[in-house]
Amino acid sequence: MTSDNQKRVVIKIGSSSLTSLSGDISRRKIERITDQVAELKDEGHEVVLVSSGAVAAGYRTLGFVNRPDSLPEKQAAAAVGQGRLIETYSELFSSHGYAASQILITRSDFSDETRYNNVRNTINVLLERGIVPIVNENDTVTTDRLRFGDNDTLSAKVAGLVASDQLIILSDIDGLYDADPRKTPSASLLKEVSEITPEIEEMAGEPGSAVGTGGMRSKIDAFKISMASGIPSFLGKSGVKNILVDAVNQEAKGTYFNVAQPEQNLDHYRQWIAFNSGPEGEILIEEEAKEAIVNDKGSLLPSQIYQINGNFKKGSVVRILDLNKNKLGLGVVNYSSFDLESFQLEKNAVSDNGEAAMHSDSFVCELEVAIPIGV
Ligand SMILES: Nc1ncnc2c1ncn2[C@@H]1O[C@H](COP(=O)(O)OP(=O)(O)O)[C@@H](O)[C@H]1O
Ligand SMILES: N[C@@H](CCC(=O)OP(=O)(O)O)C(=O)O
Repeated sequence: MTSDNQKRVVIKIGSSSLTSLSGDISRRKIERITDQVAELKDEGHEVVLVSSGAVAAGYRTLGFVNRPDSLPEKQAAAAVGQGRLIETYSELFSSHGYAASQILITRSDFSDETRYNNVRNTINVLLERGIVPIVNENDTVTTDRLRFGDNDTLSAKVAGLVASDQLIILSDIDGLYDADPRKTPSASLLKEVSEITPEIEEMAGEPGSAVGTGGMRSKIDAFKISMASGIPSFLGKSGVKNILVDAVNQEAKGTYFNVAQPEQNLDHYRQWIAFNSGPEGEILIEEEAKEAIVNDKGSLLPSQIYQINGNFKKGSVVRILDLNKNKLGLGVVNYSSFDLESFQLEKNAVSDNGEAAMHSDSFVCELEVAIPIGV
């Protein structure tokens, strides 16, 4: 898309915004969302929903009184609940003449660049055809180690993937407060944030409801990703009349996360490196090399490497660290860890003889993405 008046919007709905107080899926709450999404679509906007709620919609059927804690129990609950959730969305969207579709994603789908691009192509076709993509993590097949874990960061990654014009996260609270309002009732709402500073990060606490998972912390992580990707974002309270339509028009009550320096936005490739690739190794660099690599964006040479950790192939994404293990950034290597280790052996042998290092002109990698950005 899009014209000035018509936006591509990714909207994330948390479990607490889809379930009743007793924990059951609430058709009325979902209807409020589908009514507004239909209104946005009628106005020509493109909408991708990232919807939680699979575990919340399923656990009671399995006989649990509260949301289960163990991964297999949550996965079993999601297996029941995800179908129920999509069935409800489909019925409600079809009453407005729109079709819903289901996209279930795992972290490994996003760490593989080809599959990542495939998801984008699929969503683009669905949007072109007027269908509402409804994304959730594929809970039933994930393992603890390989999960997004929360749909907040997933929604920000999806927003970057589809080059969204706006990310809207709806929760059970009307924005970001300067302290956790449950602990500090006098906390005040921040209406605008243009940079996620360490002070902002400290404001965030744990989830507020029995069904939410990420809390404000994962929302802040999500906004770090969306802002670095150049996507203006909004956090507001679901259930408030017209919240989605008003948020798209910048008129809703909540917190607006603005993009301060659009020229520094990460392009698609660097977004993938920064937030999705999952680095496969580490390279510690010599102190003298830091300035040239970080500030002057120079290429890393074998002689500037102090240590290599992990097994990686040519073309892998690796973390570049200084000698104190501070993260400097991420790079895509031109050599495997095996090759680099053999360069290291040659370098040490050669320097014992006082001769010049071999492979002195072989470029190992450049710093593609500087830290700190979400890695
Ligand atoms: N600084 C803060 N500002 C606003 N809410 C906060 C803050 N710190 C913690 N929270 C809590 O985060 C909750 C929202 O996260 P969560 O329960 O995971 O919701 P969801 O299910 O919508 O993802 C709020 O209800 C609030 O209690
Ligand atoms: N994928 C899980 C949701 C995980 C999640 O982030 O939940 P929430 O904090 O309510 O947005 C589910 O559908 O139950």
